[in-house]
Amino acid sequence: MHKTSWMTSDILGRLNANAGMLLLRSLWEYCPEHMFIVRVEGPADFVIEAMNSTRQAMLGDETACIGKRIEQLLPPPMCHGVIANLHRCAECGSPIRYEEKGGYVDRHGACQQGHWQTLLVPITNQEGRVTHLFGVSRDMSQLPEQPVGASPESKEFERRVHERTAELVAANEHLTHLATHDCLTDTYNRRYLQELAELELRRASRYEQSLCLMMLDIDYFKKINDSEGHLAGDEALRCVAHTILATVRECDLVGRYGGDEFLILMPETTADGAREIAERLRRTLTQTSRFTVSIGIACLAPTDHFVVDLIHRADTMLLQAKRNGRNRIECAA
Ligand SMILES: Nc1nc2c(ncn2[C@@H]2O[C@H](COP(=O)(O)OP(=O)(O)OP(=O)(O)O)[C@@H](O)[C@H]2O)c(=O)[nH]1
Repeated sequence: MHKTSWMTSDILGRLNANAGMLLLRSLWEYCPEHMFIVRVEGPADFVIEAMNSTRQAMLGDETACIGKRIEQLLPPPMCHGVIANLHRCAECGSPIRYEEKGGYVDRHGACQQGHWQTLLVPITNQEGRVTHLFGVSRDMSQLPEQPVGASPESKEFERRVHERTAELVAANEHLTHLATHDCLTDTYNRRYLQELAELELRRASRYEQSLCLMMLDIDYFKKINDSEGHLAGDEALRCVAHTILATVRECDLVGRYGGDEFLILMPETTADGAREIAERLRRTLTQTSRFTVSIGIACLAPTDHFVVDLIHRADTMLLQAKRNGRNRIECAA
């Protein structure tokens, strides 16, 4: 059997007239918010036509309110602000929200200060003219008071939250660094460098910019390990990495590809520019350390779709540099 569901956005459309009236009546009578209907008499002329019991409890019963103009019910300047908003809603013909604060006279004739948040909804006749406005006001002064000054306990709690957040941010940054860098040389690790390089390749291809990749290998590195031990080998790797980072531009990407091989990706760099940087690097290492390096360079070609295409050519050039005697540079372009 088909069951009627209330879980629909068109609930009013599914109710018959009687059920609809009952729903509206329940809302009107039991809703704790202040509800009212005003009749639009003119651009700045609004007459109270109905008020729910919550509103009457504040301003006075029906006989004291119904049929009165806004300025007869609320003192200035409060009435001016309310009338301006009623006018705005009638003019634009769509719901508006506003907040109002000010003094009013309660049902016992005493002056009170109020603070409301109001939603106004226009009601139109068959010709589409706004004849009435329906309002729902929330009494903000009835909401629990916000603490003016935080208690010592909440201040301490807040301080600890800040402290803990800072610790977590620092731990997160440290983990990210570990996941993206080579722990020995502090250059990018192979996986992350390749990720970044793919983005650079796509950018360079799209904007038809030049891009070069350098692959560098320490000459006779195995001998250092074998004759002086692996710690000396590690030190050699750190020394070369440090020299690379000090020589290339900040926007160049430097990473350890494996063993004693490094990759340097140089955005917006032509073959001549890459050769110049490679030569500077080779010379600096020869002058400042006991290590020499061989370097292979590949430049972005229109047929390159992935970084491995560039890596492959740079690797071939590096092999050629080794074969041609080491401590030298070979470029594919
Ligand atoms: N100390 C150290 N050695 C490493 C590390 N990773 C790889 N190696 C060593 O690096 C050496 C790689 O040497 P190769 O590049 O094959 O040979 P090479 O002696 O540099 O010779 P050429 O490249 O032909 O000049 C091997 O001995 C590896 O064990 C590392 O993290 N630390």
